[in-house]
Amino acid sequence: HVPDRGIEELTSAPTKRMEDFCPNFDSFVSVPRHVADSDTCQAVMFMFDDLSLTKQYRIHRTTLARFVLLARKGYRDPPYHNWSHAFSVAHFTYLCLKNLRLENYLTPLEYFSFLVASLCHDIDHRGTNNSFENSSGSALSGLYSSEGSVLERHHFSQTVCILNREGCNVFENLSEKEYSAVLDIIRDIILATDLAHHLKIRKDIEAMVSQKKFDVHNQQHRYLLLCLLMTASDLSDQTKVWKNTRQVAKLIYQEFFSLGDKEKSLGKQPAEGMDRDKADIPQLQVNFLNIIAAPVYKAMEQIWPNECGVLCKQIERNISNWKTIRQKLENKEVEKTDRTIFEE
Ligand SMILES: Cc1nc2ccc(C(=O)NCC(C)C)cc2n2c(-c3cc(OC(C)(C)C)ccc3Cl)nnc12
Ligand SMILES: [Mg+2]
Ligand SMILES: [Zn+2]
Repeated sequence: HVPDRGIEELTSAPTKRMEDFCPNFDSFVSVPRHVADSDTCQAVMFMFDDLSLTKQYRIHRTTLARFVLLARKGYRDPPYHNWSHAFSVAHFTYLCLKNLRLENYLTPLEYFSFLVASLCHDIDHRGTNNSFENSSGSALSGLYSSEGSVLERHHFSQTVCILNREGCNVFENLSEKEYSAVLDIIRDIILATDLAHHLKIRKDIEAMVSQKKFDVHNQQHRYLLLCLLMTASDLSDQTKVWKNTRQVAKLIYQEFFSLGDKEKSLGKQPAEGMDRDKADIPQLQVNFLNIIAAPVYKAMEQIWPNECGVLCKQIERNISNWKTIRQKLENKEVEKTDRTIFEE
């Protein structure tokens, strides 16, 4: 049951201007985590309107409001994989759609599906990961372990459930054929958020962007581009000002270490990055940003050098900030405490 008060507020509230949500709302320098939590659902509706999706697909206001409220309701409250993450990911997707002229690279249905998939890509996340779901023999692994990407298949299945709810289907005015195409695109995009999948295809992505031969008529190229952009959205906190990046890392390690504690209580040895007694956070972050995150935005920069340079520069600044903290810890200049790493 969607809270009626929510729909009333969302559909009757005077639409706020862009700047009311946060400064430079439609620019890559903006920080979506600065948007007030009570404004996020309205901000999502603003994004659909601003991209002309509401008009183009004749989405009723109440349908869009119900869909956004149900998506929000679908998220639990672990430290990181919660609604704030979903909103910031959807916001970066909006920035790409708007600033990278993606209507010239994607089909209209891919363009529309990308924003919907971004909003729903982690629905009902439990603050675990696929290896924990599989090793603990969870209900989700029972359902999906034979295909892999257990959590991501669940996020997709939850998304379909929302779309099937009465009065919540933002795709209701599409033909049968278009609707089935949209579900396939959303499934591919959400499955692309499995780190294991990204590691499998990133060579193909780098090959495509380095030979400057992106061919908009090539379905595989558009698929690889959607995977790259979805990963970029999922990691976009790392392209923002240092305070945001550092605060997000704090949330991620709260979630990782709780999972590690859970694995220990089950008599299992967690991975080093999940073990609060072993993890060297600055080192882990330098590695993750260098090996996984920075290459994603460098690939984007090859296609959009003018627009994405700012993303690569900010990631480099954040990497160097982690190196400075690592150096201080090595020199024993400071104590290895959360204060040192996350506060000062
Ligand atoms: C700041 C930041 N540090 C991270 C440090 C480690 C890891 C991790 O999973 N390490 C275990 C591996 C290496 C065996 C993830 C991190 N991470 C993510 C993230 C990305 C994901 O997948 C895509 C989006 C496809 C890359 C999926 C889940 C998450 Cl939480 N987002 N931000 C971060
Ligand atoms: Mg995920
Ligand atoms: Zn995510």
